[in-house]
Amino acid sequence: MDFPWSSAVLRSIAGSFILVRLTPIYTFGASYIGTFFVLLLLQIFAVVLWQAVLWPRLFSPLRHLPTPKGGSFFNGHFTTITKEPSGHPHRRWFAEVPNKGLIYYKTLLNQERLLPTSPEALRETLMTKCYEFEKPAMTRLGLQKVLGVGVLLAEGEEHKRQRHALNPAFDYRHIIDLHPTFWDISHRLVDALMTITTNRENTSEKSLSNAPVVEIGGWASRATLDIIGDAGMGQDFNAIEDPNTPLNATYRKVFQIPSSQQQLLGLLSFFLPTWFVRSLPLTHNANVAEASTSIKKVCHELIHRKQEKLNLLKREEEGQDKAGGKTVRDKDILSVALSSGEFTEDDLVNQMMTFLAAGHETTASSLVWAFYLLCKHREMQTRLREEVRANLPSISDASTKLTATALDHCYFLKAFCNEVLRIYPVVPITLREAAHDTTILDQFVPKGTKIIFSPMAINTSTSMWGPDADKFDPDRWMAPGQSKTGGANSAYAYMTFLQGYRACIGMKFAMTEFACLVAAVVGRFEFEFEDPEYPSKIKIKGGITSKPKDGLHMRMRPLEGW
Ligand code: HEM
Repeated sequence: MDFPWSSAVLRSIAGSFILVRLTPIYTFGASYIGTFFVLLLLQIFAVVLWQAVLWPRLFSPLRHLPTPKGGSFFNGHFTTITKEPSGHPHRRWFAEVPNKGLIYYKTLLNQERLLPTSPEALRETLMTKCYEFEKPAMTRLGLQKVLGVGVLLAEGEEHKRQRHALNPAFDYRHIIDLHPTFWDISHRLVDALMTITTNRENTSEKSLSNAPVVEIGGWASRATLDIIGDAGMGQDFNAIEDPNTPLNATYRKVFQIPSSQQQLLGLLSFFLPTWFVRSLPLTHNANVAEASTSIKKVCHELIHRKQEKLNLLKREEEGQDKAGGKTVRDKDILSVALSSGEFTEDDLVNQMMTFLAAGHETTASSLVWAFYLLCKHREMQTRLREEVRANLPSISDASTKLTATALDHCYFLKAFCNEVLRIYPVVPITLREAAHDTTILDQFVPKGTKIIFSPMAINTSTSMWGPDADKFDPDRWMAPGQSKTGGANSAYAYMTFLQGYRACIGMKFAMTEFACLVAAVVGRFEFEFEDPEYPSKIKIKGGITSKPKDGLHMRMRPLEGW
């Protein structure tokens, strides 16, 4: 709710001063403070009445748009949204609410939301008018302490500048160079899993039902942190080998399941200025502040070390130019960004914070869903394993490097990864706000209207994917001519990484590391749910990324022969 706090406070101060001086009998006991609070409360009441009742029911130009059934008088569909996992109600509404590209719904105190559903509405909001729909100030302020004010939170011309300077680091030609790094870390993950799944006699269990149980989510998170450390910043964070490295512990703390305090702060942000909510002396705010300081410190150190190394290389190159030799430059993202000369040190710290946070939990949560689906569809483990073993260097042979060509030959692996990311997009919804009065599909949209993009709903929309949209079926990517589209009828049907000018810059990076980690684990192990009934009991965690609430516990057994 956009309450004009500063003007309301000023009005109350001025009002109480004038009333107490001129007409004390009409004031609250002739007290400045009492009158101030009465005036403030009256204004709050007037704004709530206008925003929660009069505007949405009688005046909003959006009120005639198709809307889901149900909803309460004051809080619209708020209860449905908070009761179900993120993105799930939107998925249902896509199917149930007949619409021409826009669905309208209301949330706490009838705040309005617009949900684009058709490729045309998505193209307009994500491409043609991309910069007219910004990340809300509330989101930006809430995230910037942990994510930094990098490309993810920048807007308008500043976003264009940053994106342009960073693009080369994420170009596929550059990602090709990173394949060996992704594979090295996949090796390390497999080695670590081998030590906990092999017994003291150094032999593995003969049967899977007696094999050790592993919570794979923690391992996935450590592996992706090491990948972003190495491929992103040229730094080994050593998280696979040591779960208690400061950075790993910091991210565990801030990305843990939202605590009740965190949920309360989220709720308060609807009514109170975000800066105020974030300054309240609460444990969660203290944790975030502490995390922010320690992540910044790590990033500054990394940049200094990298800068020194680059200066040294430069001097070597100058010497070798004369001698006719060649130096080898680091291939990580930080080196590319530093060499571009486009960023100050503080800018770079912000970008590094963004990559660490945006590129770490997202891929880790996606991996959890991959293993979840492989436990559910055990036959796919065999099919993947055969392909991986036939095409990729053996995981027991640490000296052979993985090439992009070898990975490209794993057609089923690619299809499987695309399909996991389609069915379980780990960012199930994301939010924008109209920066000024505008239109979507000729519908007038007032300034401040919140737009919800729901990858979860779009990725399984029957109008874009056909009647079996909900089915997990990697083969849809194997049919002739469908390897890039999965058979969907629009480029906007696959929203896991969003689309348009604000689509995920790390998409190719993520898909390659994801494929490497899945290939290495499925190539070496067979696995199943610890609890065979798990799919019917699963609870999904809320927060920015979605994954199983209590982690994914699976029995794992190493398989010989690769
Ligand atoms: C499976 C893994 C990943 C998924 C599902 C994912 C998803 C997304 C989504 C949905 C967005 C758009 C968010 C929004 O604007 O509301 C995004 C943006 C972004 N992602 Fe990813 N991401 C993944 C991995 C990565 C990796 C590995 C990196 C970096 C190495 C990364 C860096 C970024 C950045 C910098 C942005 C902001 C782009 C911009 O606004 O221009 N992501 N990601």
